[in-house]
Amino acid sequence: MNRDFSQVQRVVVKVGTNLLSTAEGIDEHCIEDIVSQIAILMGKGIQVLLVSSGAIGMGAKELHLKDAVKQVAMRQACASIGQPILMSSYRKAFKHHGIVCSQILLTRKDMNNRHTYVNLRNSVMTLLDLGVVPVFNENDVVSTAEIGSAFGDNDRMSAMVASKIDADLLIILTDIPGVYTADPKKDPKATLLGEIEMLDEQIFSYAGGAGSTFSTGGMKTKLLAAKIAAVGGCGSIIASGYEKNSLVRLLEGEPLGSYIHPLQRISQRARWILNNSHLGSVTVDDGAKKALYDHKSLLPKGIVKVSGVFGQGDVIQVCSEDGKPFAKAVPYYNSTDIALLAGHKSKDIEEILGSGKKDVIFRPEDLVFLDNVE
Ligand SMILES: Nc1ncnc2c1ncn2[C@@H]1O[C@H](COP(=O)(O)OP(=O)(O)O)[C@@H](O)[C@H]1O
Ligand SMILES: N[C@@H](CCC(=O)OP(=O)(O)O)C(=O)O
Repeated sequence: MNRDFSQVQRVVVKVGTNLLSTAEGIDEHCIEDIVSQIAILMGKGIQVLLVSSGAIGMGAKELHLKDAVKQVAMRQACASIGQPILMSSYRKAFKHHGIVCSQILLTRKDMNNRHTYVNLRNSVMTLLDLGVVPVFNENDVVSTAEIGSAFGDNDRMSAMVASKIDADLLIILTDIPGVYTADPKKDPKATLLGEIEMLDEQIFSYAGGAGSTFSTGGMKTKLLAAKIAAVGGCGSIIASGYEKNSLVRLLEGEPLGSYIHPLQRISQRARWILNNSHLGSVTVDDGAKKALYDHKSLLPKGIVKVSGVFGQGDVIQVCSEDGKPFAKAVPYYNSTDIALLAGHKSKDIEEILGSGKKDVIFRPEDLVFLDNVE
């Protein structure tokens, strides 16, 4: 199949630790190579947002650590040491091409919260208008998977950036030519998948873990990232950054790596609901579930259970009676109020909670079904 990226105007490029590393640790020559390719793309009028890993690897190199850094506090210390070194390498490399770069450190919370997300979007758009390349990394010093505030890996973070900033293409550069039918480092018979139309369970079953000392996630998180991007109407390419001029050649449509096709773009609000972590759930009966699929609002009568603690406007999961989640939604009520309303008729809401309240728990536009996107 021909790949036509001639209309692409905004690209998110993610580079992993593996790609930036040699046996001695993070290597400045790899950074210079990526940056010179980005400069070529920008010369063609393409806006580039860079998501770069490598802070932990850089920090480990500075401390002369040779083994994987597993302890959370130590990873954070390495990230804190390594991030400014990483950025100074990027600054030097971009300056050589007359390009200004900036640093954006993100946590999952920044993306989840509507206000910080709007601020982020405004800042990024201003930077892009100025011709600056924003360089993103997870803010490892304050967010860890252990406290639930982290993306956990830059693969998914890059996809969320691509989705929220309406990028046309996400390119994940790694140390391997693309997605194989198994990890080729373990299975020499594995074959490369050049085009992936739909990320189904079979494709996910091929993906294994990370391939080196300081990297995170492996192929699984890259496929999860491609899925997030696809829902945002953004195609993804997972390819080797070792291939000479890979970025430039990919955008010229050369069939390198694995191209994961986008789905039809859904609205920003629907994407925000979908990509946001849920803080609780409501379980609804079969009648309410059918009504939701018939594009009706959720009434309190159909709710059989409320779990978790959430506020009005937070994202929650909607589960059927067998406990399986089938949608995500943003309710008008917090968990305490929904627990009080559960099983009651809408006309009782005023009596239970007082006047001036909404007569439904949420409306169809506050809900996204998971069927086609998970
Ligand atoms: N099905 C697969 N196809 C390709 N690579 C895979 C697969 N399963 C696991 N991997 C591993 O994923 C690694 C890339 O992910 P990772 O180590 O996290 O790199 P990065 O630092 O670029 O994010 C590859 O080096 C490979 O060992
Ligand atoms: N934020 C971490 C990288 C986390 C990560 O996703 O690593 P990788 O799998 O190498 O892209 C760092 O800068 O070291």
